Amino acid sequence: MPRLAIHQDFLRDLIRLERPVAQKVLDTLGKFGQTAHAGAHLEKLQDIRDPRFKSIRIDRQYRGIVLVPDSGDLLTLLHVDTHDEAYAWVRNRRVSVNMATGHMEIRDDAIIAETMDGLTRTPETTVDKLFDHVSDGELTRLGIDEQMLRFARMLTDVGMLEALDGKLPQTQFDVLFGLAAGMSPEEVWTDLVGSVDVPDIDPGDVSAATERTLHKVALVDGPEELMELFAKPFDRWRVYLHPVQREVAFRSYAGSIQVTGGPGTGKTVVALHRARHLARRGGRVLLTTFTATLTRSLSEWLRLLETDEEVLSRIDVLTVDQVARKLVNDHVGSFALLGNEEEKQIWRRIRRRRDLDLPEKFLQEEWRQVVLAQEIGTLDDYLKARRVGRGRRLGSLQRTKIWRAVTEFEQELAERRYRTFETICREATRVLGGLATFPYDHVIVDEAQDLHPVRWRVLRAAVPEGPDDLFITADTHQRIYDNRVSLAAVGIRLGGRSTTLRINYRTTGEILTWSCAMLADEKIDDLDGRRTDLAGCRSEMRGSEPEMFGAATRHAELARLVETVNGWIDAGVRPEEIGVAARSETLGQSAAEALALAGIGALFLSRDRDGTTDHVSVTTMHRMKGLEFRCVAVIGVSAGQIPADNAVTPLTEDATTHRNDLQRERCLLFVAGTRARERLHISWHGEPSPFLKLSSGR
Ligand SMILES: Nc1ncnc2c1ncn2[C@@H]1O[C@H](COP(=O)(O)OP(=O)(O)OP(=O)(O)O)[C@@H](O)[C@H]1O
Repeated sequence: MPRLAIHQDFLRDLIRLERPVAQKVLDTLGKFGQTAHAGAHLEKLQDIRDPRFKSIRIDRQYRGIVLVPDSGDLLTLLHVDTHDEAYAWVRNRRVSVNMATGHMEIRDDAIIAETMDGLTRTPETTVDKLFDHVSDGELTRLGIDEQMLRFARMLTDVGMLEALDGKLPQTQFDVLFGLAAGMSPEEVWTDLVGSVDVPDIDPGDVSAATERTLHKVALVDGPEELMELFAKPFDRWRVYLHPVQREVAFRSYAGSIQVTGGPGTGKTVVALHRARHLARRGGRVLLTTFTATLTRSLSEWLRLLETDEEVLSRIDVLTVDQVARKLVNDHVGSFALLGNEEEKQIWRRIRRRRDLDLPEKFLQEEWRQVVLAQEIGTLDDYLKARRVGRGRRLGSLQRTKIWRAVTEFEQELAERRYRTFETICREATRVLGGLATFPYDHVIVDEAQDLHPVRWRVLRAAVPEGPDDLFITADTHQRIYDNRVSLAAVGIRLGGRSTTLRINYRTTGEILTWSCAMLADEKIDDLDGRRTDLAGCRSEMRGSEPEMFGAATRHAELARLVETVNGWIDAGVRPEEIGVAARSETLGQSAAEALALAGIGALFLSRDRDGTTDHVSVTTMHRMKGLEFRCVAVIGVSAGQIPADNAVTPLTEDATTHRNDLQRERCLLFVAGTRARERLHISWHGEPSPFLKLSSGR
């Protein structure tokens, strides 16, 4: 009986098909998977370049394309489309084996030949070629074969390469794209190829190559597994992992490791696989992230990946605050949590009483970002403290006054048995220091870019320093709060252990390009203090350009939003696959009301409310972090709103903070845009945000 494998792209095709057609595909393949003579269902195709491709009939209109290697018993479903389209797809395609990775690759020979022909006929100019800086030997070592080498040598800009995305052998395309984006051959090797160990690659053995291509091809054991995969095409991350993702998730490390990568590159996916891997080995794992909403998604995803309750019982999925609160409750006793408003009032009173010439927001931030962040306990230490990123210079007299205010604030908290999230964490770290054993063997942190140093100290104290202690995934381009931390300063030593993921699996290339342009001129460091960029971050998917709409009034903008959302729903997108993001809660709530008035079920997601089925999710840009939707509308991208006037420190008051505030607002728009899988709608009323000039070329 032949074995069946499903190519990832086949699942992607399936998502696009109308439901009745998708159902027919499932029925056909169900029967196909059960039969001992699967070959009997396959039809030979005339006039195609590679006879190893066969077709399978879905109904009168639709056909599937199957790869049937000369040897071996593995059949791989590659593509599904209408008869003519499926035939057009397969006619000039050819399968081959990548000689560096041993993976199976597919290319469109005719388009490559045609493009090279065109380039040969273009008169030779003295323009530099795209890969002049890389030798033939290096390209070959990275798996570039003869045809692709000739092609690569003709290219003068990256656009010529991108124009053939989907038509070139995938890994070779990734390698060339990475090199064109400025990555070194070594970086390309580690970040895109992975440290493969394939001793003897037989270029003729497509069957063996297919079995190695686990990031693209999933082997299914039986009809049930096949149905399971088809039933949850968006959950294909459970099965398909890029070699680099696989390596990052399952390796052993001598100590803590940082995994960076742009949006949608699978950092969360890798964190989940890692959690399961370590728990299966018997370790006690804390899987933590920034907000409770995100921990709820992590728990759900984890249950898709692992069903063994015993393994699951070894993984705690909690926010750092939840861990800290429990520790303090259990070991110190109960306390009251100081609310935001109340905290402001205390600072306001202290400021007035002490006649301080500084805004209360400044005092609040000074306490959080300097005193708590650096664990400063005495005036002396505060006088000597470095105030990186705080901009405004303070003389000794001013520092002394601030210190008195801080001491008074902390005294008031202590007298009234009040705690803030930060002081709970500070206390929890002390508790952990006094325990006889560590609560966890491994800590995995997702969305680590926004954690405050006090939270990092809890994590550091929760796990013994040593092999596989902390596994940290972060994208500092998505930092949307003011917490800039250096891991070394909180006792986490990476010792150079850092990997970057480059392939985006969520967002179309068009949306990714638009969003990345938002941060093109920003200088951003990773958690280890090293400059990081989005070079080489690319998507395998293509779609339409983000839609931009400027309205005269807020009313007209919301009317257009209703129209857009209705259009998406009419096109078959389910309401829960749609997200709407606004900079302010007020605008978000108005949008939810406008949608509801138009008869569209919409929910405003707040701190305590997550999305539900049958509703469009409307929320703030901050709460969009970590979520994803097929279609996203980002509204109110107007001057004065993004950047939000009240969130940016005036340049005259403090130049550094001003710059940081602007960068954070850009990151916020970047985060909101990159939540979209297929469609992105950006709108504003009145003057557009100054940030839009760059990305839309306006
Ligand atoms: N190897 C893979 N194959 C298929 N889909 C994948 C793969 N890796 C990730 N994905 C999908 O890509 C999307 C983004 O993954 P994930 O949320 O892990 O990325 P991320 O890097 O954490 O994103 P962000 O930083 O933007 O929150 C998810 O829908 C996930 O299912």
